[in-house]
Amino acid sequence: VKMILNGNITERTEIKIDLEDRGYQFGDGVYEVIRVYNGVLFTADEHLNRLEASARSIHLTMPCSTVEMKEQLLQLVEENKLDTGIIYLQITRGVSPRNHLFPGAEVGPVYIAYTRELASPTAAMENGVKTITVEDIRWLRCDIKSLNLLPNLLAKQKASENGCFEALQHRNGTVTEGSSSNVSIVVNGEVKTHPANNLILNGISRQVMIRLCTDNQIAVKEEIYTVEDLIGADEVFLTGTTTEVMPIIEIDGKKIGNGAPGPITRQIQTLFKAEIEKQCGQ
Ligand SMILES: Cc1ncc(COP(=O)(O)O)c(CN[C@@H]2CONC2=O)c1O
Repeated sequence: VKMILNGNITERTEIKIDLEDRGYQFGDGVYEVIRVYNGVLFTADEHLNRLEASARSIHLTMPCSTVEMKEQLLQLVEENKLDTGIIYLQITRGVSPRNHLFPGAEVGPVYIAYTRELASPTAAMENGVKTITVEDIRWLRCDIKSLNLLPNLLAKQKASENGCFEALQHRNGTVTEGSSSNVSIVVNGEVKTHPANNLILNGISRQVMIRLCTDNQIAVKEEIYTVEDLIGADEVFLTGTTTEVMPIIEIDGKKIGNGAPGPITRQIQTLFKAEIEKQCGQ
């Protein structure tokens, strides 16, 4: 299996990551997860543009243009004959003796990418999933897709230990997002999801969902809502690259709506699936 190291397609076994890589020592880097269906990258430009924005936000120099990066990713998918799965890619600030201060310009970024087979979560999307709610203890730049995922890991681990799929985070009573997904509610036929600001990651799937709702006369608002609104909603669903459109049927042990995926969520699932087929073929 091949992977990319600093733009070169390399055997996975050849890869050596230095122990003084700042990604390893400080989490000093940014990342993306891009979906591949039928060997075709889904919403690749949106992900690569966000990667560039995340890098800029932490003053990290991109190793190459997003155009070059996309070319390399397409080649990697080809080399690994990936049909349905994901590409994981990350860029760190590079290898340098441990020091909080940024290294000099002579130290370049370290950029890696690899592919992984991953089926769509069809059963979970059909049946719906259970979640818990947790306090959002993250910093105030959640819009940057950085490697600093400890709070996300702790939240997801707590969900799993409670037999749940995801943890829905809230800050001072306002619902923000999942540990690795965005979350939306449906009340009286209208979709509501947290505005794209510093308190959430502006998910690509979230953006696709909003566009699909708008284009198909489903009322959608980017507006904050509370944990009470969440529990009392008619429908709740997640969006994310590996989550797609995921109905939530129970939160903190309380049934959502009638305890089954709702009609608006089903409609959005159908629209999202059509969008995948439009971009990536059958
Ligand atoms: C904190 C957080 N919010 C929202 C999302 C959804 O954003 P996208 O729609 O752009 O995927 C992710 C995706 N996290 C990636 C996706 O899969 N695994 C991850 O870590 C995320 O980590």
